[in-house]
Amino acid sequence: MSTVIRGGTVVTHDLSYRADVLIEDGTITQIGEGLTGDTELDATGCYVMPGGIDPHTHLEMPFMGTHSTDDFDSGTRAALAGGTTMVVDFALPQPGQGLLDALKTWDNKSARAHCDYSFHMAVTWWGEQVFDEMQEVVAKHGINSFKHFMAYKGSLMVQDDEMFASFQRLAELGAIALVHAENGDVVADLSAKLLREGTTGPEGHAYSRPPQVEGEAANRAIMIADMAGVPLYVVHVSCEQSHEAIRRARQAGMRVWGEPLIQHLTLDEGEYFHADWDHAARRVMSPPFRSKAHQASLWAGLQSGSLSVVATDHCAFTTAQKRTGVGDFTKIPNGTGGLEDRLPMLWTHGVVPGRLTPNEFVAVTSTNIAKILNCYPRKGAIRVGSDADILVLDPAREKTIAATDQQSAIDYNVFEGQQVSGLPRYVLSRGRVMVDDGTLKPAEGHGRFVARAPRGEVSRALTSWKETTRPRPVDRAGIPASGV
Ligand SMILES: NC(=O)NCCC(=O)O
Ligand SMILES: [Zn+2]
Ligand SMILES: [Zn+2]
Repeated sequence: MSTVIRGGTVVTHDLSYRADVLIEDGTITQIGEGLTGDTELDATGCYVMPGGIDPHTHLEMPFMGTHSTDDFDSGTRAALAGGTTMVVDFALPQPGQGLLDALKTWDNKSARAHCDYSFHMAVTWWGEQVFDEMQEVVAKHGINSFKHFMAYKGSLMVQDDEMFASFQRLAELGAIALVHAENGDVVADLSAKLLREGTTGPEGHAYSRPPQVEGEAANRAIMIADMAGVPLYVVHVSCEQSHEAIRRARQAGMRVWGEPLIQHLTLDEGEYFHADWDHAARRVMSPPFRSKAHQASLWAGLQSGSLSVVATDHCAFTTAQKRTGVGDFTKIPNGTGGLEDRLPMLWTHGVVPGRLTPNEFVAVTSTNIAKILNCYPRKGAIRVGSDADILVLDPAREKTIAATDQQSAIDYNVFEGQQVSGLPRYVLSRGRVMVDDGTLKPAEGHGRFVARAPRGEVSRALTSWKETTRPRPVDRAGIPASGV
């Protein structure tokens, strides 16, 4: 049973060219002119791209006394409806819980996935058990990326000594470190002060997390990672201060990547001052939305290559869940949705006005993260031998974003009313047509776990570099190294 995508323009991170794509048994087997297959999909006028990879989702995440509402069913339906064919979620051990134990929970949840997925492991506490289990998580479970929260004091936050120990362990194992970079101590203090002084509404969330808390933490994580000799990926970069730290580190040769979110690129801090409490609370996430000047910095980072990936941090709570925080903004569950909207929003605000080329669009939505997470070219590529995870993007197809039409299970959409173009005509997941002429054809349980080996190219290079430049004792004739 073969499928051919005919008449489109193949767009990869480095090339655009007219070609048909032949798919057999879930894999791309030929790319060229005049191909035929059992099923033919007409891509005339469309771009044939690697499906999106969203490396930052929290599906059914236990957080702030509740669970995020989108699970692996609704979350991956939303992904596919918007052209994303792989998500990477976070396995999150409770304090004191083993990593392997937490992984079982995520394995169970993900059985419902409609598209392929992988996991990052979160390091939420530190001890011998975590140190020991990291080895098995990497070697047996195909997870090569570990997340550290520098915020959420009293729940997920880890201290610098724990982070340094974890980063050193990751360097040994050939894995990479991820950080949520915000100074959790300062956030906790500022929050308490704001509440004491009478700021209880959602605007307090933004005031309690100024760009400085993010810039300071990003810089600290970068320096700790450099000393530990581990590559670092900074999630949800929202402001110039953390972007500047990443830019500076990259210019100094450090192995650091930055990930802005589609929300921070397109929505600003004005949302928190909306007269309607629900409107503002629905947009509470960490870090908060920023000013237009910060947005300009993020776009420039994508254009210049100092920022590498656009994600969503999809962590969706209903209005009823958000209302837990009426009278105290620190109790509003942190998180917003975006899985279905990431690609159309980035196309509309990135490619259409000329901020990004179509090739750059592919790079930041798919190929770069596949390389960083060491699953390229199986994912993130239109190449012979790659999984047939393909988005046929129709630049002429348009819609107005509305919660009433979305796959997400929540009752609103932070992009409500936005007019977007660049919608999927077809989306294929390992060759199976999941969006057919714009209509989602869900297949619960179709998704498979994508194992990712350690010691990717950047990890190997950094290990060699750290060995080349490591401190060495000076050999002084006649003077013993240890005391007499
Ligand atoms: N970002 C956010 O507000 N919620 C999800 C958890 C996290 O990534 O910090
Ligand atoms: Zn975070
Ligand atoms: Zn997150």
